[in-house]
Amino acid sequence: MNHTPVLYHEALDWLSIRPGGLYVDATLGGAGHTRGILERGGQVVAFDQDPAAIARAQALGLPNLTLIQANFRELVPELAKRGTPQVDGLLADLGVSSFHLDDAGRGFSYQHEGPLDMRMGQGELTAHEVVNTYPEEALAEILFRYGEEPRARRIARFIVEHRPIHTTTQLAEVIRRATGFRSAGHPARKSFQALRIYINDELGALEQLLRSAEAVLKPGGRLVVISFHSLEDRLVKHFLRESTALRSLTKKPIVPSEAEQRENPRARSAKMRVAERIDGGNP
Ligand SMILES: C[S@@+](CC[C@H](N)C(=O)[O-])C[C@H]1O[C@@H](n2cnc3c(N)ncnc32)[C@H](O)[C@@H]1O
Repeated sequence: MNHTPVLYHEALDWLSIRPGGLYVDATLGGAGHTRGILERGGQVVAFDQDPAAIARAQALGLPNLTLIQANFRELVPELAKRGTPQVDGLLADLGVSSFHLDDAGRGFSYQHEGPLDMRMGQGELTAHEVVNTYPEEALAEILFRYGEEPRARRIARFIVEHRPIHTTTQLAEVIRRATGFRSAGHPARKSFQALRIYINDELGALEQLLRSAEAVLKPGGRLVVISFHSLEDRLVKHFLRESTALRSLTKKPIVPSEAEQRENPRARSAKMRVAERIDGGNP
C-alpha cells in the first residue's frame, strides 16, 4: 500500500518554505507532503486523526517532525499546548488517503467487501449505524446534501427496504439496484462520499481549520488547501472571499497537470487554493 501525494511540487512551492521555518501539515496521511517540507529545511508539526497514519510516520523516525494524533479542529489548542501558537505555513490535503481506500476493513470502498465503518478517526458514529437506523428522510437528506446525489430519495427508500445492510458491497449493490446503470462512474460513488463526509463531519472540521489558519499563521504565512470535491472547494473559496485576515493568492484553483492526472487517478478531482495571512488583518 502506498499514497502518492497530489500536487506535490505545486503545494511545496506555494507554501514558500523557509529553512528553519515551522509548518503545520494538518493531514499527515502517508507523510508525502511532510517529507517534502522537511527536505526543504522546514520543521513540521503534523496532525492526523487516524492512529494508523501516526504510527506509520513514527516508524520512519524523521527528524524535525512532531506528530499529533488529533482532529485538525484541535489545531489552535494543540499548538498552544506545545508553546508554538504561530506558524509559517499550513497545508491541508483533505479527505481520505489511499491507505484508507485500499484497506477494505475501514469500509470506505464500494469495490472491496468490508464492514460499514468509514470513520477516519476514533469517533463513535459508523456508517453501519447511519445506514441501518436513520429514518428514510434523514438518509435522503445526507445523500443529497453531501453527495449531491440527484436520486437521493430513491436510494434512501431502497436502503430502508433492504435493511439490515452489513457490508460495503451489500450497500453498493442496493444503491446500484436503486439507480440502475445510468450513472457516470460507479452508481454508489456519490452516496459513499456523502456518508463519509457526514460521519466524519468533514465540512465542519474544514470550516474550523480555516478559522484556525487565520489565528495561527504569522503575517505573510501561507495557507495551502487541496480539496477533492466541489463542496469542499466552494467552502474554501467562500471563506477566503469573506476573510479579512487572509488574502487569496489563487483566483482560480490550481489543478493537477494532465500527466499527473494520467499517472494518479486520485488527482483528477483535486483543486488547490492558496492564501496569505495579511499583516494586521483581523481574524
Ligand atoms: C489525503 S490524505 C493526506 C495525504 C498526505 N498529504 C500525503 O502526502 O501522504 C488525508 C489524511 O488526513 C487525515 N484527515 C482527514 N481529515 C482530518 C481531520 N479533520 N483531522 C485530522 N486528520 C484528518 C486522514 O486521516 C488522512 O490520513
